[in-house]
Amino acid sequence: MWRRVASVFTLLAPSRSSVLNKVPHNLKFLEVFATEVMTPTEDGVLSKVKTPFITFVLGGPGSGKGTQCLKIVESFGFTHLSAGDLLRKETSTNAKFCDMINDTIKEGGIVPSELTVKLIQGAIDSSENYKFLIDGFPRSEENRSAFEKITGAEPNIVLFFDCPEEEMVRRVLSRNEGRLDDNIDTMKKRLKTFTALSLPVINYYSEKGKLLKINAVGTEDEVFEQVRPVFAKYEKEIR
Ligand SMILES: Nc1ncnc2c1ncn2[C@@H]1O[C@H](COP(=O)(O)OP(=O)(O)OP(=O)(O)O)[C@@H](O)[C@H]1O
Ligand SMILES: O=c1ccn([C@@H]2O[C@H](COP(=O)(O)O)[C@@H](O)[C@H]2O)c(=O)[nH]1
Ligand SMILES: [Mg+2]
Repeated sequence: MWRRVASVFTLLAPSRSSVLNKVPHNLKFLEVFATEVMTPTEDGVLSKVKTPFITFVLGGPGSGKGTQCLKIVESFGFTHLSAGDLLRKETSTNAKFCDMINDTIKEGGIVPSELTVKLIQGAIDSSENYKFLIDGFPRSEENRSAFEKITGAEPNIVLFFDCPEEEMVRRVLSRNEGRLDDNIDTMKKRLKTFTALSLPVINYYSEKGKLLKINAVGTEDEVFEQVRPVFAKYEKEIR
């Protein structure tokens, strides 16, 4: 029997009420590509629970993460959660954090993990889908450990869009979406943040064997031809 998981994040957070709370705590839940676990129901019977499939989508500013995520959504039915978009949306709905988020974005910094994880967690919990692309997060080791600690979850796979700096600068400066951070001063800061804080996260997942490195140079379609087989290979298993 398939049952949709009510919340990925309740698995290792026993205070919240969910079917996931019933999963034994020592169970390695988000094994790479695993999307089902056996879990006891209230009457003690084991049944299959469909678990979320989480892909972290990483890469420098302007490497093409958002563009490729849209293509993955179209072809493979994932839900795209851009951490940056969630934060930008928060600036218009939450006056308390508006200035802090905008200032951090302008300075190419990183918003405190608790807020970003809360926004991602909320978006996953309110979705009916079970396949997620988390774009532009985690951006630091601190982000990564906060996500694991707060949610108890880990990504199944991590995509890394590898792009030379000159190309990222070119793309960001010709993007025409009115973003606060699409200017050369902020871009220089973002690149520094990426090298100092985000690359260690990419190395971490590489060492864990979860990283899939994509050459981000080429047309959007050429890049997607490298991405497609990743999801095509596991499509049946994550359905
Ligand atoms: N393969 C590509 N070749 C040329 N331009 C591209 C390519 N992919 C994306 N772009 C363009 O580059 C710009 C940045 O792309 P995108 O917004 O997808 O990057 P991103 O990694 O999400 O950036 P950010 O981290 O700033 O959100 C956009 O204007 C997009 O249209
Ligand atoms: O997890 C996150 C994601 C983003 N930010 C801040 O937002 C900007 C823009 O993010 P994009 O992913 O490029 O849309 C980023 O430079 C950070 O300042 C963040 O703090 N944490
Ligand atoms: Mg983006």
